[in-house]
Amino acid sequence: MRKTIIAGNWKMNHLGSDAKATITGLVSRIPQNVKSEVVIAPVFPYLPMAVEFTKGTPVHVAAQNMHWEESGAYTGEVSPAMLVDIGVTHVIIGHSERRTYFNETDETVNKKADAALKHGLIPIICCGETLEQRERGIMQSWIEGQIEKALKGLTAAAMTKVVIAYEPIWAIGTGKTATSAQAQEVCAIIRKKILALYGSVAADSVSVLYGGSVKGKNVAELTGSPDIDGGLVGGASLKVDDFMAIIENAVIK
Ligand SMILES: O=C[C@H](O)COP(=O)(O)O
Repeated sequence: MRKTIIAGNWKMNHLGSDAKATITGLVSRIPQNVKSEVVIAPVFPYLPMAVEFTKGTPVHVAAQNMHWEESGAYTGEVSPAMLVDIGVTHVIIGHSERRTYFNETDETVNKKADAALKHGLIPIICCGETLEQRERGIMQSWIEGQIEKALKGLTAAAMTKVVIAYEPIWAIGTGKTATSAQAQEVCAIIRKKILALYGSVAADSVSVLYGGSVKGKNVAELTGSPDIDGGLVGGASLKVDDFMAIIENAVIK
């Protein structure tokens, strides 16, 4: 059975005082029996604080990136073991901003996904096409290729822990949301690809999220679609009211 997941990717936002206020505000409002899995992804320096303030609450903490190696001479990087050590449970992998600005490739995404799973971290693996790719009619082959390369070599058992986030690049931070029909079409393509690669147990357990200008007012329509199991939320996860509206309006299937 698939979980509904609402994950807030804070990106490079919030200084410590704002981070603290947002986390404490969120945990004070979120009901203990909230039906969706709620995840927040602050920047690295505030992860320990997020773990501390969410302890005993339904809110999980994600990192926005990590390296695949255990330790070593990788200046500026953070390993999966380090994230586990401080109590982080999820990690966003291969966000389009990392692919665009930091040379993240399908191969590094695959290494990170594998390392995350081996350390018991839930990887939220991102994929998505540009507007140009969509207009050229290569969206489907592009997405299928990203999925196949990101998941290469993973076991079917590990696959049941994986979360995929479909984020059309043209809808990120632009206020331009994919229609629920467009988002549903691609999330179904992703699930079919997982079915073909890993079988029905994996396809039925992988949560596929949509990301790109998700708000309280459009989340119900998006998550009401059969293959959309939640949202990866950027801008609207920075304010407690906005994020709560998304959590409250998400459809639990
Ligand atoms: O990771 C989140 C996405 O990039 C979506 O960002 P956005 O909700 O600000 O469009």
